[in-house]
Amino acid sequence: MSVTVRVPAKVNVQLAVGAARPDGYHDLANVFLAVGLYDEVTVTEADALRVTCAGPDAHQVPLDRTNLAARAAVALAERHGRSPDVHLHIAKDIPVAGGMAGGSADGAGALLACDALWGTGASRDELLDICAELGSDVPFSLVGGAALGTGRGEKLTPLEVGGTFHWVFAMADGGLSTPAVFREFDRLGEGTDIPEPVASPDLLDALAKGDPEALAAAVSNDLQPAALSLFPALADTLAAGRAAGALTALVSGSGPTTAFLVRDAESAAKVAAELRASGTCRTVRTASGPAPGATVLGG
Ligand SMILES: C[C@](O)(CO)[C@H](O)COP(=O)(O)OP(=O)(O)OC[C@H]1O[C@@H](n2ccc(N)nc2=O)[C@H](O)[C@@H]1O
Ligand SMILES: Nc1ncnc2c1ncn2[C@@H]1O[C@H](COP(=O)(O)OP(=O)(O)OP(=O)(O)O)[C@@H](O)[C@H]1O
Repeated sequence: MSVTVRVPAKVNVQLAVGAARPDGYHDLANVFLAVGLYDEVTVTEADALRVTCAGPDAHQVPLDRTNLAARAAVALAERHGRSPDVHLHIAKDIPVAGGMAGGSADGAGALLACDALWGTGASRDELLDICAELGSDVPFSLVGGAALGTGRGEKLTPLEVGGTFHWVFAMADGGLSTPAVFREFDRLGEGTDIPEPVASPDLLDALAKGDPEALAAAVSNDLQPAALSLFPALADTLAAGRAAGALTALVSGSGPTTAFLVRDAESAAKVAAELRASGTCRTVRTASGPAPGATVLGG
């Protein structure tokens, strides 16, 4: 028997970052939008816990127990006093270390798939608790749609979205480590007063109305200067997307994937083609959101 779960990537339409907390994390006002780029996690009973991965970035994915999918299976098994022995296969389409929560998607996907395979019957709240233990982005991967994440990003409030937003994503050559980007944020902010992170009312309004121009005017990412400082070539990609007609261009989360909001699907195709031709990135993808969260496809 096997169960497959499909899980979306995310883009942060607002990422407001507060000062470093004593535990090393940062309080956030993190407005997540799930987009239609997906990983699929298939879980099958096996004699030992095993992870395999396929896809263009598969060689960058750890196959040991540090993989977030394996950690999710172990966490659920421990809580329910059972063996975590399963084969987890990840069909990976979300870029690795790209700031699109690919590892988090696999953690949420494995959790939901194991719950279904084992008949654990865990409540939504229990699944969300385990997700929060696995990582700050993991609860949102389970829930999908659009949500405001507070605390370190794990406390979610669902948000209303009044339409479909079209995006182009440019994947960079190389990755950025999330902790390294937060450290650079701290370094750049040394000696300055960092305000409490708050969600922008204009941004929430633009999401609720489904208005891409208003959303473009309101997006922001406090990690962008840090990502650009560690990966200066991203400025060329952002400029190429703007020149191609994107409504706005920003670094996705901790980067180095860059995200371009466009008016419609036709504009997405044009901006994608120009970004590909610009030679400023490794690959280009189009996707729209909101997309549904982790979903069981079948057994
Ligand atoms: C940049 C974002 O992707 C935006 O959605 C997230 O904030 C990162 O979420 P994530 O990858 O799930 O991160 P976690 O696995 O929880 O944390 C990895 C590391 O990122 C830093 N981190 C993460 C979240 C947060 N609110 N403050 C932080 O400082 C910490 O150094 C932490 O050790
Ligand atoms: N299932 C997984 N898929 C990809 N990377 C994983 C996975 N499990 C653990 N990792 C590790 O996590 C690191 C970050 O990968 P990931 O693709 O999640 O980054 P990200 O998309 O930038 O994350 P985020 O947007 O949540 O900060 C990888 O370099 C890898 O070592």
